[in-house]
Amino acid sequence: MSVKAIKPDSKIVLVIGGSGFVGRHLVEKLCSLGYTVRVFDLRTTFEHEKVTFYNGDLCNKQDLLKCMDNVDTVFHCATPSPLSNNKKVFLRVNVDGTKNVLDACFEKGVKNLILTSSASVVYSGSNIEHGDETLPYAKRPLDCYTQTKIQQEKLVLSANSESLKTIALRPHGIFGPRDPHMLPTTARLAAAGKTKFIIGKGINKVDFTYIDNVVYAHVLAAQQLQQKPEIAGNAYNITNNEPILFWEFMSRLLKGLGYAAPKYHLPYYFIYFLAFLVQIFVFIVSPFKTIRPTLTTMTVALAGTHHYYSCEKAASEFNYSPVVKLEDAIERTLQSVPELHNKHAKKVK
Ligand SMILES: NC(=O)C1=CN([C@@H]2O[C@H](COP(=O)(O)OP(=O)(O)OC[C@H]3O[C@@H](n4cnc5c(N)ncnc54)[C@H](OP(=O)(O)O)[C@@H]3O)[C@@H](O)[C@H]2O)C=CC1
Ligand SMILES: CC(C)CCC[C@@H](C)[C@H]1CC[C@H]2C3=C(CC[C@]12C)[C@@]1(C)CCC(=O)C[C@@H]1CC3
Repeated sequence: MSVKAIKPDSKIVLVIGGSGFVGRHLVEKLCSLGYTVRVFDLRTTFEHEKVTFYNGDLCNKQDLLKCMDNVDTVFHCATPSPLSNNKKVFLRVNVDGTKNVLDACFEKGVKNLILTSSASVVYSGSNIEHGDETLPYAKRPLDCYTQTKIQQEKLVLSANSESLKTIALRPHGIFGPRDPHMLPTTARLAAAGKTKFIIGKGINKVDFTYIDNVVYAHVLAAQQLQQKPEIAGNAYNITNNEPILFWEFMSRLLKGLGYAAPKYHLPYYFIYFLAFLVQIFVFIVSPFKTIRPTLTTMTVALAGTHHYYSCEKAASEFNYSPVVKLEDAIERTLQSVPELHNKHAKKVK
């Protein structure tokens, strides 16, 4: 990872959700900086000689308490899959589970808590251009993931106090090696021949953020929280600071994976309405069958509206600026997923 100089530290830190995409990258970075790292997660997905793993459910406070002795800083980046569409689980983990995390932090005298929130907490499907942190939370979030991320962020920021300093980082559209959402979903849709269409005019700009930049922001925020305690209680957008046309980004990924770029336009509101009907159908059959459609009003809105954000606040208050440019980030990501490349690819222009 190419990073700016960050001072090593030997404090004990805990990464909740440390076996997941963001969490594991963060764990690896923290280890390389000399931190003593603990991971709390449902499962252990990798081994690392410098990490102590604790398996448990954050909905169970007793599980959490077992790994928090002498912990200075907690990074909370656990979540059910954002694309999983299971309201009960989102409420249980993101809301009730986060209350447990806060209680456990207070009980064990943890000093700092960094929440991985999401820029989507202010997004309700309308265009956001250069949105900053003064935007209000979405009044009508489009899905239960976003709804519970809002509740979670409110809980964490309002718990900020003398004894526990809290901060929320709001990355957007994270991608990179081992990403379980964006690349695999795109490759799956492409392999099924479902990526021929552009939703809307294809002129909407979006932020996509490379994982190393997200990790860098977490480490910086944790360190600055100690030197500049006045940043506590705040939320910060974290992006690559290079908004790009959504369909340009997707086309680059698709072409890099050996698929054709989408080229036929479909009217935005027609697809949005279709997604709405799909959601009603999914709701009606939900007592009998669980369906997780990729076509939801949220994914259609994400693909067809502007949603890019300003990182000015993170830049001025804790010196955040991306360490990997988008061009490099896309290249590195594509190289990291040979298994997702189209095996039947002809040379695609
Ligand atoms: N990916 C993205 O584009 C974005 C993500 N975010 C935020 O970043 C954070 C990390 O997301 P990401 O790394 O992508 O997600 P992942 O799904 O890759 O990782 C989340 C981890 O949390 C674990 N987990 C889930 N439920 C529990 C639980 N009850 N107790 C303990 N651990 C649990 C998961 O385990 P298991 O896999 O077994 O369920 C998984 O290992 C989240 O807060 C997310 O909201 C924000 C913006 C964009
Ligand atoms: C339309 C297809 C060619 C490609 C589909 C890509 C989508 C799977 C992704 C595009 C934007 C992504 C995104 C998220 C998940 C994956 C996408 C929908 C999040 C919802 C993940 C969690 C967040 O906090 C916000 C993200 C916004 C962008």
